[in-house]
Amino acid sequence: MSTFGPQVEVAVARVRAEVARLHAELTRYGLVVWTGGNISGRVPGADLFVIKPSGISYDELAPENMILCDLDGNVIEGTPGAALSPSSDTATHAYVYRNMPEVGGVVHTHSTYATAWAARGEAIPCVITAMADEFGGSIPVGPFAIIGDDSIGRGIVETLAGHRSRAVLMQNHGPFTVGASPKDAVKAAVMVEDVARTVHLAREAGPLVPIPQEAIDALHERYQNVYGQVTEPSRTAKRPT
Ligand SMILES: O=C(CO)[C@@H](O)[C@@H](O)COP(=O)(O)O
Repeated sequence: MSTFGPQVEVAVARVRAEVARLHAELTRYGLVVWTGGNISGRVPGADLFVIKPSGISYDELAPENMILCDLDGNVIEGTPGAALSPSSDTATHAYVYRNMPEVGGVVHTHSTYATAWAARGEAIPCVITAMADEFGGSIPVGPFAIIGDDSIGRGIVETLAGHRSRAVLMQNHGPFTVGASPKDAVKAAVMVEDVARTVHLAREAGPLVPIPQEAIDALHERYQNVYGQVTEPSRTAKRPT
C-alpha cells in the first residue's frame, strides 16, 4: 500500500498515464528501435518521478507498469510496477531531477542522426533557424560515461549548465533531452533528431553558413516567448539561462 496523500496519488496517476502514452511518440517519430529509449516525468508536488520499466516493448507500456521512484532513483516498493526492473537509465534521470529543479521531464533515445553526431563527439552547429528557435544555439556534446551510476547524469547537468540547449549529445551514446514536462522533453527529442539530420545533409552538400549571434538570440527569444499559445508549459516554466 502506498503512503501518499490523495493529491500526490492523483498527480502520480496523471504522470503514469502521460509517461506511458508518450512512449508511442518515440516510435511515431522513428526515434527508437526495439526498446532503445526511455521517458520519465517528475511528479508535481512530490520528490518522486515515474519512469518506464527496462526492456519492455513499447506496445506493452501502460500506466500500471510504469515505475515510481524517489529522487535517488529508488523504486517505491508496494506501488504498481515496482516488481519490474526500472529503466537502466533511472540513475541518470534521478540525477537530473535532483540537480535541475526546473526540469519536469527527461528523454533518452538513440535516434540515428543525433547519435551519429554523438559518435563523432561533435556538437551540432546552429545553422538553421529551427535550431535557434528551439535550442537557442548549438547542441553540445557531453562526456563519454558508462551507464549504471551518476556519471551520465553528471555529464548532462554539467554540459547543460549555462547552455540554452535542452538537448545534449552524450559522446558515443546518444541524445538526452530535458523539458518543463515530459511532453516538452519529447518535443526536444523529436527536434534534435530533425536538426541533426538536416545539418548532416547540408554539410554533405557544401559548407555550412553560420547564423549571426544577434539573429540566434532574436529567433530564440521570439520562439520561446511569442510562438504558439501562452498556456504551453515551456512558456510558463522557463529554464534559467
Ligand atoms: O542506452 C541504453 C543502453 O545503452 C538504454 O537507454 C536503452 O537500451 C534503453 O534501456 P531501458 O529499456 O530503458 O532499460
